[in-house]
Amino acid sequence: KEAQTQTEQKLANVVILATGGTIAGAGASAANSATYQAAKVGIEQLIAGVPELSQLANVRGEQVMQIASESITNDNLLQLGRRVAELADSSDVDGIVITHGTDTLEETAYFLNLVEKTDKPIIVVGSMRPGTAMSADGMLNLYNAVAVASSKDARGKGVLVTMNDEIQSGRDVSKMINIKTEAFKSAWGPLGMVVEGKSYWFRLPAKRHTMDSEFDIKDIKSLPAVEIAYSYGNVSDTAYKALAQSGAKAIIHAGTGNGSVSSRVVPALQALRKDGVQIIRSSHVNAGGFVLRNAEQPDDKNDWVVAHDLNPQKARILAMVALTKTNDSKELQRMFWEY
Ligand SMILES: NC(=O)CC[C@H](N)C(=O)O
Repeated sequence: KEAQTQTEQKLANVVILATGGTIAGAGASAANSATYQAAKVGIEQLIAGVPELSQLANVRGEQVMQIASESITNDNLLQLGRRVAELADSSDVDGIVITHGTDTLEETAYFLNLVEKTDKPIIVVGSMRPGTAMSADGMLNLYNAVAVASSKDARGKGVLVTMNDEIQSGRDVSKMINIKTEAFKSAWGPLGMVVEGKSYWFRLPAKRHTMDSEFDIKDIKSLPAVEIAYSYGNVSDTAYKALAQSGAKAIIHAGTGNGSVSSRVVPALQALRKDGVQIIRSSHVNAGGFVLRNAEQPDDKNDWVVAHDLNPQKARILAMVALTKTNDSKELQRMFWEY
């Protein structure tokens, strides 16, 4: 009994914040890998489903919300971010895991990466199949998340994502396909692997995050409206104008190729910028964009910002956080290079 108490003392304390998603999903039959309801199973049942967690850490769970992540709001992000910060500040918490739907997991992970002032591991995890399906991936993904959250090696590496045995940077990772368990990729590769509860690291994030970030969830009262307009051949300026009219402080141009802008919408974007709306050029190319300043479009002349390698949905997250500090386009551009 004494030996058992000693092991318990040595184990890290990990809190799992549950938000819903497929990892908490349930289907009618084991053959339903794609047709099921997300956000059905509570955190206590998820933890009970992986008894091996208790060998990795002293784990406790909290149900923060129970939603499918396509419906996550800015208020949900702030609520989650504040709870993460409270836990990170508490001396009896060593690591935090967030279970999340995969549709917007990359947005939440990047948001937390920008605003949490801690070097304690924060791991965001989901699954592609519900726990009721054959070859469900949630159990192992959660086991891996707790393994990384309880390891000292994971400290100071920013917010991480454990899916498909890989440890990805929450900044870089994106959902690339919605039907395979090998769904989450980064254009720049994973940071490491987690195998049988042990982490193996290969590289470090180069962009500013967490402790080194100038943003702090504790200073953010609300997030400004930032919207995304999708571009394609024959695009019209209707959506851009409507988004601005509805109060968007910045519009992310989900552009083609190098964030290129159709000549059909250039005049509207120039006019919107003159009216005070920030225009941020991103790209919707499939394997990850890389938008270069003053290439394809004269950004200096137009006073536009480029999103660097951030996809439109991640560019939206950084723009919202950045606009809580500044509305200066040069400062915004600096932030897009640094984060
Ligand atoms: N695989 C998933 O988690 C997708 C389920 C749901 N659309 C969500 O994001 O919550």
